[in-house]
Amino acid sequence: MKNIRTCCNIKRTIFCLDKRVHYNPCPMPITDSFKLLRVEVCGGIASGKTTFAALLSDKRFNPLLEDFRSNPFWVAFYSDPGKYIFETEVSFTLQHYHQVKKESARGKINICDFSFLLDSAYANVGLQGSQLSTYLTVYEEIKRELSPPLLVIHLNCDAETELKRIRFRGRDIENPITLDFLNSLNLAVEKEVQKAAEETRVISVNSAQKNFADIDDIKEEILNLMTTILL
Ligand SMILES: Nc1ncnc2c1ncn2[C@@H]1O[C@H](COP(=O)(O)OP(=O)(O)OP(=O)(O)O)[C@@H](O)[C@H]1O
Repeated sequence: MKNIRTCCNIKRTIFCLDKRVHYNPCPMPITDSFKLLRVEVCGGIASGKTTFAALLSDKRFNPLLEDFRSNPFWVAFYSDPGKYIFETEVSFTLQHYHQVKKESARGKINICDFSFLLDSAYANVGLQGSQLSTYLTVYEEIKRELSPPLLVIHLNCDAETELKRIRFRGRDIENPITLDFLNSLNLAVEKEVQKAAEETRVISVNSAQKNFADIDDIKEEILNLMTTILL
């Protein structure tokens, strides 16, 4: 109850946390996990994941930021998503899996600016038939090996705002991204987050109204929230 109130305070004062604030007890006690501890920041393209994860750097939290440019298929994917989606989705998912295993700091909670839920959402939007089932076999194997995240932070941002941010940041590769694609991906993310909420704690944050990069005291508020929930 105390934690729920903490979320609500944050909602009023700083964050505009969505009305849909989920707070589920974690089925796995944190101290039981010998595995690498992680929080996944999840949301559509340009919803603010990297900025958010990077804010949370202190002696307890270690931002784990993806290097999407090193994915060998990222550029080809946006030139013709239908043609290159299978290798793109399998490789992004494996890249994230590898990064969690290789770069997580022990003794800290790792804050990932990527999420297996988002990977699965991309796959569900773009793959079908045997390619989708092959992808899901890999995905399930990864989920079996890695413990669920301690917490999922879902950044909710509408597609129009995402598209404006994508145009503003001006990565040429992302020029073909359409409003339709962003809407489909957001819907798929929403579904994944709802499923995940059955086994993992989820906080939903409206990231359309606030630009995390502009808020000086947001870091303190978030760190307090995370401390209350996780430590
Ligand atoms: N599974 C994936 N399939 C295809 N593209 C992906 C995948 N994961 C990441 N990307 C691409 O990599 C780039 C970075 O994506 P990501 O959503 O992680 O961060 P971002 O776009 O910088 O947004 P944010 O502002 O939320 O940090 C985007 O072009 C995105 O579409």
